[in-house]
Amino acid sequence: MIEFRHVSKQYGRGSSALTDIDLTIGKGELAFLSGPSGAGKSTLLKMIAVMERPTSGTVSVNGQDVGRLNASGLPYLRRNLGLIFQQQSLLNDRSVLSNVMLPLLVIGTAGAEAEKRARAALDKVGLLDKATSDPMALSGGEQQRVSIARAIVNRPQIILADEPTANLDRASARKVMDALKAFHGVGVTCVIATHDDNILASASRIVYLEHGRLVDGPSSDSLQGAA
Ligand SMILES: Nc1ncnc2c1ncn2[C@@H]1O[C@H](COP(=O)(O)OP(=O)(O)OP(=O)(O)O)[C@@H](O)[C@H]1O
Repeated sequence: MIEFRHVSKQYGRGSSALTDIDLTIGKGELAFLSGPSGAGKSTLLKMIAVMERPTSGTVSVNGQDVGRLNASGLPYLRRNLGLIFQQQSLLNDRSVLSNVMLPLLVIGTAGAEAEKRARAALDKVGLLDKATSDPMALSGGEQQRVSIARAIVNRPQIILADEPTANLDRASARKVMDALKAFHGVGVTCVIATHDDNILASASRIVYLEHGRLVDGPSSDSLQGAA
């Protein structure tokens, strides 16, 4: 379970990126973060992964106040998180398979086991046939699905994705979302930031932010007409 209690975040001396956020995302839930550009969606995701820490308030993951974790506690938390962030792009000097094996090799998994699990992860996102390809030879949607395979290869309990369908055409976006929903289907908690009305139209839970505050946004019912 992910809990925000009275969480505010200010970057430097700038205005508040998030203000007094109270939010609970249950275990196994699929929650979408939406709202205009600059509303604080990425900041909220980053605080769950402790890529940023709250200025005040508490963020807890499975009962643990992660904002207070020290450097030695972070790897343990992150092992339970699958992160799909734009900054974490694929390494172009390695094959697709090697990119997906990397998180396992980093934590000391033996090569043969890492390869087996990386192949299984690629299979889950429908890209086993691209294992030996160079990431640059893949379409944007395929690259994003490789990122998902890399994020889930550690079998995380929680997936955090920031605009996973940005810059993708509708068919590719659907494949990326289907891959994410499949993990939700086996009990993984997913928190996904998106502007994409097509995705939001079928969302069961939308957390809507505006100017760093939680507000009642458009419902998925009202988006169904727009999408
Ligand atoms: N590292 C940073 N340093 C200073 N200000 C930041 C930093 N990151 C974000 N901000 C500011 O915090 C606010 C929220 O940004 P954030 O990236 O969380 O919004 P967002 O909803 O994810 O936007 P987008 O949809 O454009 O990605 C913005 O005003 C942004 O300029």
